[in-house]
Amino acid sequence: MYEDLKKELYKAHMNLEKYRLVAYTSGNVSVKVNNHVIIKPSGIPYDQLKVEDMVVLDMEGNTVEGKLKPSVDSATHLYLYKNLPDVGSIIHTHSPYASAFALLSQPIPVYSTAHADVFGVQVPVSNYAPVGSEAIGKAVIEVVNQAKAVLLSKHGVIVMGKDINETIRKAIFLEEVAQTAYLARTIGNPEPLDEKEAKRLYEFHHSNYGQK
Ligand SMILES: O=C(CO)[C@@H](O)[C@H](O)COP(=O)(O)O
Repeated sequence: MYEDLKKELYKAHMNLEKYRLVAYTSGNVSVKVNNHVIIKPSGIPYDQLKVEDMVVLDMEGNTVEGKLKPSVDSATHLYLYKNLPDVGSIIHTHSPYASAFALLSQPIPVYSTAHADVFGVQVPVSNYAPVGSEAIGKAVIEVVNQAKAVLLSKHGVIVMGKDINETIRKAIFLEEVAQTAYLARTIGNPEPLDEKEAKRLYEFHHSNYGQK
């Protein structure tokens, strides 16, 4: 099933490694298609992962295709897809700079134009929730905003987008934005961008940036 999408999902996992957003087995990417979710198998190191290892689930979490156990975060991904119908792909990582903010339960304010371009508003933090059930998904829904990126208290990050490309891009830029916020705070006390300017930048970026 879904051979092309499985290849795309596999490449997304390779990109997480390439951009140093994950280590060894941490993190996962999923994509929603029809009434199915395709997700990484649990605990397989990235250098051993294969296209055919991707697991197809139904919306209740039953395996429809795949020999391996799906990600421990499957219930989180499924809960988010059920509650956010516009979301078509989800990434979870422990990318270091963004996770540093998550460990402190500190949101990332809109300090930079890059943050405003991609996210428009601050990246919020959800309450602590344990892995392995819908609890993380529920905590994310309580705080999710236009950024569709949430820091998971004491854990890592969840990034959501309409498809795999958008979601990978957001995961990479979230880490860059977190790194610059961290660095700015080590040498001073950055002020957030004016809210109206952040909104203007977000709208410009989403209607004009790139080959649009
Ligand atoms: O954060 C967690 C578990 O605490 C997960 O993201 C693991 O880091 C990866 O789990 P699998 O996707 O391999 O099951």
